Amino acid sequence: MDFNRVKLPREIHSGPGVLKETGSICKDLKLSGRVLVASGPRTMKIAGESVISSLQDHEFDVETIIIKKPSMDAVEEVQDHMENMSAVLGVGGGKVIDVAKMASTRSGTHSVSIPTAASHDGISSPRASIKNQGGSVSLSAEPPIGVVADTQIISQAPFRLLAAGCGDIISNYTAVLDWKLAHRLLNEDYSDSAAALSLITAETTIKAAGHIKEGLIESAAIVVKGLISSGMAISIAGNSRPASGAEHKFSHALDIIAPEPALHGEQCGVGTIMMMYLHGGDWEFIRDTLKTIKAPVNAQELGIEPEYIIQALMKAHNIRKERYTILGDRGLTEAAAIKLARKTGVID
Ligand SMILES: NC(=O)C1=CN([C@@H]2O[C@H](COP(=O)(O)OP(=O)(O)OC[C@H]3O[C@@H](n4cnc5c(N)ncnc54)[C@H](OP(=O)(O)O)[C@@H]3O)[C@@H](O)[C@H]2O)C=CC1
Ligand SMILES: O=C(CO)COP(=O)(O)O
Ligand SMILES: [Zn+2]
Repeated sequence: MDFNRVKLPREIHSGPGVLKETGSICKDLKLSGRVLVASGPRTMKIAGESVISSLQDHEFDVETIIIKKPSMDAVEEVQDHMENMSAVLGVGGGKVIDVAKMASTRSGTHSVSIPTAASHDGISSPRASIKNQGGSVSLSAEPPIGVVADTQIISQAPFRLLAAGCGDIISNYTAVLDWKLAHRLLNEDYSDSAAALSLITAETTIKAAGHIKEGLIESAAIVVKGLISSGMAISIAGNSRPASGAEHKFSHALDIIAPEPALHGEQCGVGTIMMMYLHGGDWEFIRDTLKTIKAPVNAQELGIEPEYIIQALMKAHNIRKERYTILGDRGLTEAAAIKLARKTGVID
């Protein structure tokens, strides 16, 4: 018999200034001795250094590593540093947190997630998106043992990152539609509770769209809550189905095709507009909500040439092939892709 297993973080701390409590939170989590702080080139200065001093104040022996790409090479490099470490703390955007999560999973230790931006829903989830030569893979991982989300730091991140987080949450609408479709057509496992949580998260964020403003701690808190709750839906499902459908396939395709891709959540938001059109749903509502949040709604605002949008639409069905979506097994023809992108105003 198959048993259900839901993996969640043990403690989630959020609020302005909570970063300074990292050392004490790690003690409460029963971590001790040597720990590795993994961060990005910018985020090490923005938050990593405060994390290090808080850990040192609590007698941790700290080593550091800079992560530039969410690749398997980076995961292995972190793993190489993990001997005798009790945990790796990922301080930064989604890239850093995914690498920390995967390296801790493979080395049998813990990770702590310390987001510096509310840009993605991998903050607390048991999944890691790791880039490889063909694009990226979605891997099962141990969830972080703890989450420390400092809404003061997150509110001071470039607003574009917060708007991207909203795009990643709004994509739950089409992700759940795709999941339901796969359940009906292919009898794929489906969880009502995971889908309900995913949709409530998207609805709550949309209702708050008018309050999501640059530089406000309250706005950062709304989005952080949504991203963590989306991550919980992923935990309940045991996979990213409640938060990743055809709109994510489109974003993953852009990451491969576009010379300079936009942010993950920005691309997913634009993907949601188009995939909602294909589902016959209210795509204009998705577009208008993204506009209210000041997230990109078209190719120009993404900074991506229309030709790459069309190519990504045509390639998307081939990504994460096991995940059946509205794009079907054959995907879109060029003519259909152009029509879709024009009809939804993504290209002129
Ligand atoms: N595991 C999962 O379930 C999920 C994983 N993801 C993955 O997460 C990644 C997307 O995350 P995202 O955060 O958008 O991208 P990145 O982690 O690439 O971060 C984007 C940029 O923002 C910078 N940054 C972060 N915080 C701040 C700050 N406070 N101030 C200034 N700059 C800052 C980073 O700096 P620096 O250069 O220092 O890194 C980086 O240059 C993708 O790889 C995606 O696949 C997305 C959703 C879910
Ligand atoms: O980005 C994700 C959820 O928001 C995870 O997506 P994937 O499982 O497609 O990598
Ligand atoms: Zn996502």
